[in-house]
Amino acid sequence: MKVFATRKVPKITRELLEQNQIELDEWHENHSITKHELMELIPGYDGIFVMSTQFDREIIEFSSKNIKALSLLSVGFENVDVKAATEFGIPVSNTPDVLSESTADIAFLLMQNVARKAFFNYKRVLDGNWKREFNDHLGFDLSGKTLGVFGLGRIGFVTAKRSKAAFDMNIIYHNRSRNEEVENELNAKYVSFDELLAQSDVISIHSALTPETEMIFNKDAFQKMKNSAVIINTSRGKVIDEKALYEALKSGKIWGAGLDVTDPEPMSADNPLLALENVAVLPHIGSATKETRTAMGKLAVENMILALNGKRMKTPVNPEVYED
Ligand SMILES: NC(=O)C1=CN([C@@H]2O[C@H](COP(=O)(O)OP(=O)(O)OC[C@H]3O[C@@H](n4cnc5c(N)ncnc54)[C@H](OP(=O)(O)O)[C@@H]3O)[C@@H](O)[C@H]2O)C=CC1
Ligand SMILES: O=CC(=O)O
Repeated sequence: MKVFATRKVPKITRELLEQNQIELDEWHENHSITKHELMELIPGYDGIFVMSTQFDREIIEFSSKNIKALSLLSVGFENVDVKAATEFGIPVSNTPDVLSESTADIAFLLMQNVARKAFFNYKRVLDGNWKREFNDHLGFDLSGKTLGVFGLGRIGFVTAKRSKAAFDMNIIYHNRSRNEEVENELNAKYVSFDELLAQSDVISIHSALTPETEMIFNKDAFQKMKNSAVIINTSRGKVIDEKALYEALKSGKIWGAGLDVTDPEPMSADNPLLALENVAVLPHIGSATKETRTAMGKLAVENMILALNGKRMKTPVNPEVYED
């Protein structure tokens, strides 16, 4: 058996493949693999570790001749046409749960960072611009404020839990459906999207990117938010209309933004958002800890080995592929 990874995999993945006598090739080039390059390589492999690479219907159909599994090293799977994979009988898996704590940490870090303008103030130190000012560049306290979670699932829950424990924040959330267990545990209140916009001091976005959520945070949404509000995004860049976000921040319609994800990625260094005082941007590092990347690599390889042996994956995103 031979598998291919569209980027370098964690050490544990390599080790477990070796123990199972499965050969691995990794994409080593400096540029992300193109569709053409991928299609040239696919015929030589039995399975693929997918790391943010796009797998559209055409690639999936082409892969179906020999590929027995697409094992993603991410929880988000909007880059894969899962419907087509199911249609062509390819099991697809992701890495849920193991990255929830690390990703929530980044949401929490950005929240504090923006509230206290930490990046901006650090830059003042680097620039030799450290002045003793009493009334300038002031942040705000998170304690007792209202956190609005858009997409209270695995990561949203951990973010809300941290915010409640650390800052006694009042939790409101908006999902497509209510989750009463979570409501009881966090004393959280389910609200409509418009109520979430109007009532939140901080909005933390944790939904998946879907046709419904794409650009849902647009000019209209920013108009409905408090002027003092902060928006944090650790889900996917495309959930926010970045031009509208810039306008909303620049005009004072909203107060600040913390982004771990942007559209496109990487964000260009001359993006005007980076020049704003109340914006903190990170290069998509939600799950980037040694422990979490190892756990993701382990789960991904377990899924791959199961699929190559004709068994059900641990965390399939298209379990219907196993139905007769
Ligand atoms: N920055 C990073 O490095 C990382 C980013 N991510 C991103 O985080 C996302 C969330 O991961 P995870 O928490 O595990 O996923 P979950 O599926 O557990 O949570 C997503 C939540 O979003 C809600 N949701 C989905 N669609 C909508 C909608 N249209 N309106 C409102 N709520 C919606 C779902 O609830 P319901 O079905 O009831 O609507 C669900 O509760 C991933 O999809 C990925 O994009 C993940 C890991 C790392
Ligand atoms: O963005 C990361 C993921 O796991 O999804």
